[in-house]
Amino acid sequence: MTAPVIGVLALQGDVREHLTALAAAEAEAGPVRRPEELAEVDGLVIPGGESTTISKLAVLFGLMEPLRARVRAGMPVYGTCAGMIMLADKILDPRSGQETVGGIDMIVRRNAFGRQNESFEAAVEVKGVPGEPVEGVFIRAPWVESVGASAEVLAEHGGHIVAVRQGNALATSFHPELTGDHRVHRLFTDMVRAYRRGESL
Ligand SMILES: NC(=O)CC[C@H](N)C(=O)O
Repeated sequence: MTAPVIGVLALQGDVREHLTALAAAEAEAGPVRRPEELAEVDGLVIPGGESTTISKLAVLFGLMEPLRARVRAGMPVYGTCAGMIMLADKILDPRSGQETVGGIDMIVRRNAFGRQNESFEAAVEVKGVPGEPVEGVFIRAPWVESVGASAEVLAEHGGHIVAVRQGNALATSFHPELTGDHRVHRLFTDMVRAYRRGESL
């Protein structure tokens, strides 16, 4: 089977790092800025950056509704940090006008781990990622205050939820794309491969 085609939402944030990590995890990866590009991918990564900016640009570029529709239809999606916030059904402390795509029944708290200069790295055990713990890079990271019954907690750090999966939607507070360890991206590309197999049945 040919490699899955995975887009990276390229409105703002660390797009290039995700493209590199996805290529390393044997996906065909490209940026997504327009609804027509979104329509062509098997899965999508929403990168880290600034969730308020990504939200506003998604509305401006006419992507918010198409994003919601595809996530609702079951397209695999992976959000890191700001991307996690974009996948939350609810933000505890949104900026005015800040919207999310949603898809995961969870409430997130923005900047929960502190400011830029309080960024840190920590070993995080992630369910579904075999072997050593993942080196989690937390940069003005959100944490998950609570999840609903259909969301599965994949990782915690310091008593707070930092990785969640609900169906084909995956979210982490931290940034695996910055470490050179591609196991979380591999977990996601495997989700996309499974989705494609299901589609062709
Ligand atoms: N590294 C990040 O993605 C930071 C997220 C940022 N604090 C936000 O609210 O969007």
